[in-house]
Amino acid sequence: MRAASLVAYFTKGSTAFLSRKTLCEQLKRMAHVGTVDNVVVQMKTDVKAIFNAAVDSVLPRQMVHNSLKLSGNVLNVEDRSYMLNHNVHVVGFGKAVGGMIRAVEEEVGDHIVGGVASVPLGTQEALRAKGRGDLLPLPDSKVVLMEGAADNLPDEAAHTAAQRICDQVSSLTAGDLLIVLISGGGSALLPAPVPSVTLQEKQSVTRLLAARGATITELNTVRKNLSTLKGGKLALAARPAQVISLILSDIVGDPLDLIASGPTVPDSSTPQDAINVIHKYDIQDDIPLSVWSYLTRQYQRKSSKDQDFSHVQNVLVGSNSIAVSAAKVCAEKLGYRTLVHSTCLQGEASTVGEMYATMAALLANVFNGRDRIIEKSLFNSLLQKYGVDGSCLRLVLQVAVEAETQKKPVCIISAGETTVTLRGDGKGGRNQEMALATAVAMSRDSILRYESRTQVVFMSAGTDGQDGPTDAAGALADPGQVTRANEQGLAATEFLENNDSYNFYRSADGGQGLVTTGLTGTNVMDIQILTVCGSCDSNL
Ligand SMILES: Nc1ncnc2c1ncn2[C@@H]1O[C@H](COP(=O)(O)OP(=O)(O)OP(=O)(O)O)[C@@H](O)[C@H]1O
Ligand SMILES: O=C(O)[C@H](O)CO
Repeated sequence: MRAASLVAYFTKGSTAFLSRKTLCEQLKRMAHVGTVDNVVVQMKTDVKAIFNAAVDSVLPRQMVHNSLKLSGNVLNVEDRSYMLNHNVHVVGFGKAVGGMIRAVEEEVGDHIVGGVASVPLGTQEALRAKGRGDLLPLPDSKVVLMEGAADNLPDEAAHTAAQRICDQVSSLTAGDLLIVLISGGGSALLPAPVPSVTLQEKQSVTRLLAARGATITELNTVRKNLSTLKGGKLALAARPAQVISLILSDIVGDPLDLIASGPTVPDSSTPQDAINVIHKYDIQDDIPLSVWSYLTRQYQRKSSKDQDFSHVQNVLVGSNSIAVSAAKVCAEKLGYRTLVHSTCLQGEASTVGEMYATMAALLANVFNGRDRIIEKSLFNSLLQKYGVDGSCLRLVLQVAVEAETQKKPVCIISAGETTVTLRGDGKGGRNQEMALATAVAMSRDSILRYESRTQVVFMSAGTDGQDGPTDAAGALADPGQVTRANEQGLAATEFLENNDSYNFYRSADGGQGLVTTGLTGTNVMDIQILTVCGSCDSNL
């Protein structure tokens, strides 16, 4: 039987996996009729299914429904209550806002008098094409959806949307209730630079910082200090209305003041903090003069901030921990012995990729008979070179040993957001870069390279469905990928050095390594899934 028909056999019907016996047994069956390639094909199908389960669990509509409780004309949100009287205004900005508006409409639609929201360019078309119109406002919605910020960069369209949002918010009166819907991507979708700085000038600072590998915390510290709406200023503009802000987190640790640059949350950062970030990345000579003089002027003024946010309720409606739990449930149903390694993965994407290759080797070594000298060296490398926590590594080893005994494959899941320091001028994103770095490192590892009885598949992808300025969500890696690409005349390391992971994956294996989901209508950072199959395929 050929690989393609095997995949069809095992994935027939979306609920097929629920009734399956353990994956191990199935892989053994496959081994009788197929080849190692078939096992890898099945593992790739599985990691995609695990990723999809994670994304499905964090679709925004349900999470907003969970946080709003309507009782007659009273809206209860956590410990606060609001009287509704055709006085609800809605604004939003972020990749998940379409579905958030839909849920608010379903809950309090009769009371909504107007609203405006800013979502990424192409959102409506992408979601309708997928049959996910339920993640968009109702057809007769009173909330105007505006699209902008192509490739996650603030542009004139997003600027216009931000102005409309500002106008809506500034016109509210004491009896009004403003519901603010916030999700990742919101910073680019709500550009409101201070008057002395142009949109292009502000954008150039963000671009320079992102290219040098600045973290989202650092980026948003600078953005907040150059904005008239970020850093709590939107909520202050809404006074005397009351404000409920529903926030879907896409930042490690769920810091409400940084998600979409915290437009409804008190800001503790100062212009000096922004200046420190600019110094740290040594871009003070490259940024526009207007930015530098604004920040230094503000710094010298030392004006104290208006910190009365008593009219505001900020509510976290969801985060990547929900997605990771759903991924774990799915992986277990598919027969994998599963461990969640982290929900706060950070660091340079290519270094994290090397870490995953080392972890794959550690797992493969267990499946191959546990050479203790190799194990110690891999363990120490993960601990010292990549800073992986020792107790976490012991858990990884324990899971591998149990999986080997139970004849199950292993699945290690993590989530978070890495950074990329751009060295070249290629096209890619942090997930594709991480996958390529994992593939390159795995191709150099003797355990993974020469031990064909252990199969490894790694995937990293963004839950928003867009990885950097590309149409892919992420990519899949396996130990043979680099050699196969080489035979096609593609030198993986050159693509990696040029930050050109997208073009590598587009060409290698006929583009099959690319994970393309289209915009998903949600955003809770990135997910990594490492699967290793050992003794299951010992019959091969
Ligand atoms: N050629 C490239 N290779 C690898 N990474 C790149 C490349 N070009 C841009 N990036 C990275 O892509 C990231 C931006 O990606 P993206 O637009 O998906 O942002 P995001 O962080 O997911 O957005 P948000 O959090 O606002 O929703 C930046 O960190 C940038 O360094
Ligand atoms: O919009 C942003 O600032 C990022 O997605 C982090 O929330």
